[in-house]
Amino acid sequence: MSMQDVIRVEHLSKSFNGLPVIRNLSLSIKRGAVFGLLGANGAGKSTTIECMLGTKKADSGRVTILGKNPWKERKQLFQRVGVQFQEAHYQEKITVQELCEVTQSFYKKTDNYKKLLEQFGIFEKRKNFVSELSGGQRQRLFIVLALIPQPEVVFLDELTTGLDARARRDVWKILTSLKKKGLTIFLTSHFMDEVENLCDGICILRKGQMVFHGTVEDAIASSPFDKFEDTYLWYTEEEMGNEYL
Ligand SMILES: Nc1ncnc2c1ncn2[C@@H]1O[C@H](COP(=O)(O)OP(=O)(O)OP(=O)(O)O)[C@@H](O)[C@H]1O
Repeated sequence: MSMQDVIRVEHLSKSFNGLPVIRNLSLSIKRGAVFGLLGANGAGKSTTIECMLGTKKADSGRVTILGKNPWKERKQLFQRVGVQFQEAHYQEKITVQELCEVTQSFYKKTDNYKKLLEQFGIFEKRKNFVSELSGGQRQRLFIVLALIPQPEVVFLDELTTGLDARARRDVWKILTSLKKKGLTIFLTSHFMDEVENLCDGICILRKGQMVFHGTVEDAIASSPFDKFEDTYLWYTEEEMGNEYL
């Protein structure tokens, strides 16, 4: 672990009703890196993110983001951190533009949301209610909301779920250019082509336990396969017997 670590997780654990969901998870991420947290449905990805941010309470462990403890210095820290949840919470009757403006009002320093809506191809939807957007359009809006504070770190849960092929490529391009400017990105994804394209480092979770931490290349090299998707499936299903068959 070094001074350059923008995110540091040490021995994080969390149980629900006595059932462990995250087991002694430790990882660190450097500035400007794209980090992918991978794992099957229910592996514990969203819970990990929520415990890191403090929206769920971890049972034990320590988290540092930009040198601060998000559980204690939440308000200061979140001026510098963007978050895209799988399902954002917003009131029923609010337009895209209003939601962007409300989001902007939470932050001291912000990016131009109209430019972001344009970049993400939903500018023409700005006067529509959020509830009128298609699934993919709403997903793109949630990424825009995460980027409005011009964050130094962004958490993107299920980055491009529901996006069409074009929109996914566009999102990758935008994130790659933000990364070049120093943005640190923590994402979860079920798409291994996306992970190969974007991630400098990955962690594979199986039932809340880290089964691999390193680069995509190292993961492939450590498995009997030469395709990353095969490697990923091998790591997530190994020793699971026929539970999923
Ligand atoms: N509030 C809760 N109470 C009880 N169990 C929970 C709660 N939240 C999550 N879990 C359980 O914790 C486990 C991990 O869930 P989590 O949402 O973190 O998985 P995930 O890896 O993000 O999955 P997905 O890919 O489906 O989004 C699941 O078994 C889930 O049922």
